[in-house]
Amino acid sequence: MKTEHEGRKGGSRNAEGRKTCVTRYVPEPGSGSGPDVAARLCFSDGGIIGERDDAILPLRHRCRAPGEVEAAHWRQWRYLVTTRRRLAKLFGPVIAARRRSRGGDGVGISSYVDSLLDLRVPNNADADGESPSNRRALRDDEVVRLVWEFLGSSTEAVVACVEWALARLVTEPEVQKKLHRELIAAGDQRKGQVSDERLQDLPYLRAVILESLRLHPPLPMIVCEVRFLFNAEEIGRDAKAWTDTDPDEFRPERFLPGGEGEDVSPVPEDKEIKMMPFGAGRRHCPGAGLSMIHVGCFVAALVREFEWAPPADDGSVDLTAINALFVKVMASLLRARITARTVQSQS
Ligand code: HEM
Repeated sequence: MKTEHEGRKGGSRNAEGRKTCVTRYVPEPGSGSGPDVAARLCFSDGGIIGERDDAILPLRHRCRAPGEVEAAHWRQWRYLVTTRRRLAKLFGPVIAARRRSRGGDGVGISSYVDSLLDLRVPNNADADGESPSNRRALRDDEVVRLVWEFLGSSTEAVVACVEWALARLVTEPEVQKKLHRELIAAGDQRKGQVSDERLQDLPYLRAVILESLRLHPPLPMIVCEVRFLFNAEEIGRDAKAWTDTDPDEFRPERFLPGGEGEDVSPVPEDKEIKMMPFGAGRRHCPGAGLSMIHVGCFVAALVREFEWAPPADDGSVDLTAINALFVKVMASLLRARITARTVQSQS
């Protein structure tokens, strides 16, 4: 078995000054045994802190104060393993019920779970995957993991995007006012709400979301081929591509007519790639359209109903980012002073 080091850049040290990292086991080709992905938490000088054979993911961890690092890793670890067990209990029966109830009539909506149940994968990496006899259905635990990944990464990304957008609106009151004015103008006169259909026609709301995705793509690293990593965050902030104003500035106007991002869409089209928060090409995120609507609904409702201001104590909003389980999130939860808007300001 050989090992791969993860998180070397973290440079975390424990109380004795020993560097720690998470190591991922990669089974030797043809060894035929051992876990698919297991992990060991160790010091970089080789001393082992502990190991698990049922790991799910190599941990991208948050480095804390020296000495707390191992405890933090193991808390995250326990959380991951416990979560996986709980999700297996939750999703397992639903997936099993779907497996049983699937008739051969082909009637009804085919769900994501159906496509996973229909999927056939090679029996093992060395087998000739083209031959049907070398292919197998996914096991229940594999289906559970994929459903979790699907639900987890997609909801986490949407939540992260909403939080970043709100954080930027807290720090940019003029942008918030402009957005509020647009929402009020578009609202239903009686109920004061903006319908889902109208939400898609609000250029400033779209610009605010795109600007937030440009500066804070929830999935900043996109793996296209095993050897290629695209840094969506750096692409979005590239001073050669964004020349109108400082690319680090939050300025939704760049996506309005006449702005340098006028033609930029959430998923790059044929033209120059100036940002790619949802990836690009064949494997781009299939949830991009849905996410733009989702994030738009949340941000619109929250800005329409509340005024967002910096916290009363020190008035600062910490825009530092960290890697969470699937996505990059705000390191500290957003702190803001929220005031319900009065009836006058709604009309
Ligand atoms: C703001 C929200 C979201 C962001 C920023 C985001 C971003 C991404 C990115 C960067 C990728 C990798 C694309 C690539 O490799 O080129 C991806 C893949 C994927 N996303 Fe999203 N996503 C979001 C929401 C969603 C939602 C809501 C769903 C499902 C309802 C979803 C389902 C998927 C799936 C299934 C893939 C894998 C596609 C493949 O491998 O072919 N995502 N997403």
